Amino acid sequence: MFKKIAIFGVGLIGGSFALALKKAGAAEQVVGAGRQLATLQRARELGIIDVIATSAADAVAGADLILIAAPVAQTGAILASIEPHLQPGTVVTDAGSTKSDVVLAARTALGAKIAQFVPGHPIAGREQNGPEAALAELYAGKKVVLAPLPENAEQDVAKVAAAWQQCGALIHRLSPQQHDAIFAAVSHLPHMLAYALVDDIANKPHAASLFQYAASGFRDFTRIAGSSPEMWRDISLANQEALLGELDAYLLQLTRLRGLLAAGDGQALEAVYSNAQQARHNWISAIEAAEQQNKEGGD
Ligand SMILES: O=C(O)C(=O)C[C@]1(C(=O)O)C=C[C@@H](O)C=C1
Repeated sequence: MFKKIAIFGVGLIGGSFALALKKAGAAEQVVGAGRQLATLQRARELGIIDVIATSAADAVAGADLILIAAPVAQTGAILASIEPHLQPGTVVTDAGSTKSDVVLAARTALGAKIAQFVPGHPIAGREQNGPEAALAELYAGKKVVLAPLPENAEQDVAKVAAAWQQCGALIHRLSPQQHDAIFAAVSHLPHMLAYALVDDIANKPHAASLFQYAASGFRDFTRIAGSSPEMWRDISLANQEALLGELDAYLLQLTRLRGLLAAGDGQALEAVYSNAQQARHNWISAIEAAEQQNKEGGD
């Protein structure tokens, strides 16, 4: 049971964390902090937070857990505002989609208090954002990756893990480098591709008629292009190196496919499609098996 949880950024991610902990009866008081008063007021109206912090000092005072759930480029500034008020016993974590840059920013901002920061990343989201999009169930059955630092005390890592477990999440551990390489491939590149495709279509002179006939295939492929541009700008730049690597590999693949198409090589095209279909099928089966196992474990 957490007495006071402070959340910096009460949008989809921070708001869902608050709602889940409240629903589980795991948080006595949730205090919200952030850039926009209107967002904080909305979050309070929606019952996401109990109190709006008037300053960083106010948010941090007596908190046993602090979550930073703002676009990753803001992490350093938020941690720097927290640092002077941070007392021993308070654990700080984050929900950023990149980890190497966050760890670097945290080391600069927190200095000797770095041991109190346990980096984290819930692998869940929706294309909507803001407090209205927050859901108590967002993290149920989803993974949360923790990327603990050598300085972290195991009990502090356990505290962060326990909070996410109260939200129904499953805890995994990766190093920041492993994390960023993996999510460049399976999250950051797909977002860039979805934005690129929709932007490309939108810029065509006959965009209106294209959108008129776009159906479920287009909708599925581009769902994530509805996500927050500010958040994805920050993620793209924060994971620039790994994302460039994945983008280059993908461009090679597209060039290869282009060659096959231009040559009319149906057999080779089909081989690529079949390989992808099989891999996707195996992936979905593995997810479903894991979900079933979690369900049985929870029954
Ligand atoms: O489902 C979505 O809309 C998401 O954006 C979720 C998603 C993802 O790429 O899977 C996006 C960013 C988060 O860091 C984790 C998960």
